Parts: sequence; C-alpha cells; structure tokens
Amino acid sequence: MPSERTERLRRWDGAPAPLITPSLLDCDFARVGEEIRALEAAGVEALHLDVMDGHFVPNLSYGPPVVADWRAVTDLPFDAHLMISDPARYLDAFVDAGADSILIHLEAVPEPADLLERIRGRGCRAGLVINPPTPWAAVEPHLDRVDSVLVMSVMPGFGGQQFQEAVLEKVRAIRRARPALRVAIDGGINASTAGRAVEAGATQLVVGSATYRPDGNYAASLGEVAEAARRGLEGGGAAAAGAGASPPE
Ligand SMILES: O=C(CO)[C@H](O)[C@H](O)COP(=O)(O)O
Ligand SMILES: [Co+2]
Repeated sequence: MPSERTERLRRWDGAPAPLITPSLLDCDFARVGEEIRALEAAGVEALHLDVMDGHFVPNLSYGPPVVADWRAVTDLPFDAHLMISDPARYLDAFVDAGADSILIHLEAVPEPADLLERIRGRGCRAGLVINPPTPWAAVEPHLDRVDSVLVMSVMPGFGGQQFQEAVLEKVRAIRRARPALRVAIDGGINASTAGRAVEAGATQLVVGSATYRPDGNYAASLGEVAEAARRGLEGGGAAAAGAGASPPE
C-alpha cells in the first residue's frame, strides 16, 4: 500500500499546470483548520506554507509543530517555502511534520547540492528559491538537482506586496533552459498579474492575499486567478508548450 507521502507526491507531481497553490500566510490564524477546509472545498491541489525565522527575513511565521497540526487535518500536499537562514538544521523536522516539497533559498544556502540531495533522500521534492535581485545565472548550475525553481516576485517576508514585473525575464530563462521543470512564482500574484506570469512560463502560481475574501468564497477568488492564468496560457504560456511538473526519474 502506498504511504501517505507517496500518495501526496503522486498528486503533487500530477497536478496540471498552471498549479495554483494558496499560501496560508494571509489566512485567519484564529481558525486555520476551517480555512484549510474552505480551500479544499474550493478545489485546491496543494498548499504553500511560508516559514519565516525573523533572521533571513524580517518577519516570523510558524515552525514544524504548527505544520504537524495542519498535517493532521488535510491530505493536501504541502509546499514548504523555508525563508530561514539555516534550513539544514530544520529540514528533518519539517519532513517529519509532513512537508512534501521543500524549497530553500539560494541566498541562504549558496552551495545547495548536499542539502537538495538530503531533501530528496528523505522522499520529498526539492526546490530552489531566488529573490528578485538574484540573477537567473546563479540558479542555472543547480537545475539538474531540483524538482522546481521558485522565482520570488517580491522581496520575501510579507504578503500583500506589489508584483515585480522584471522577474518574468528569469521565468523565461528557466523555461528556455529546462522546458519540463516546474517553475513557480511567488509574490503579488492575483487576477491582474497571473496571466503575465503564466505567459512567461510559470507553471505554479503562489497566491497569498488575493485568496482571502471576507465572504470566504475562495472558489471565486482562486477562480479569477485561474481564469487569468488560462488566458495567459492562450497567450503562449509554458503548459501550452507541454511543461508541467517534473517528477524525478
Ligand atoms: O513567500 C511569501 C512572502 O515572503 C508569500 O508566499 C507571498 O508573499 C504570498 O503573498 P502575496 O500573494 O500576498 O504576495
Ligand atoms: Co512563499
């Protein structure tokens, strides 16, 4: 019988592009369990978890015990975005808590080969994240070691910031270099920006503040983003070129 993680990874790898992953950063933290159920009811395929240590970024969020509590209430794959200075120290705790895809920042780990191997060795998907000032050439030597690249379209640390259009050139470069690799974009994604991100080649959209509406109708808010992404695909986006998730061999 497949393990629960195997089952979640099957779902993660098989999700069609563009994959829309809501971030929990902007949800109502007084009732996260209900928020997760509302996102499940809205049909989401996976959740993006923003982990901040107050050191790598000037903000704090949550750690492994909180992720473990959320694991107990949902079978959705967890995409853990570690905005922390020492991800090697906490890797096992996040895997044990139920993270499925682990994203580490190249700015925190300039030589990431060993840690990426450790992530995959623990049975998780491994991803590298680059901040807006980090050039695409910095991530290029590592593309054979990752299952995804996350291009930040804001400086990390806070939700609700303005999308930085200039990062789309990096999305295009990664897409050109590895047409089958999952390329995610994170920061300021909404119905106005999703189309351009997908048109540039993004196959995963992280959606934070644009997800959460007072009426709790996340099917509507995420549906607007999905519709914008669909129009981006029609404009020549990555999935139109056959790119989606990239499960390891
Ligand atoms: O990594 C992040 C912040 O560092 C979040 O994923 C991101 O900010 C999502 O929020 P929004 O869509 O509101 O920008
Ligand atoms: Co994030």
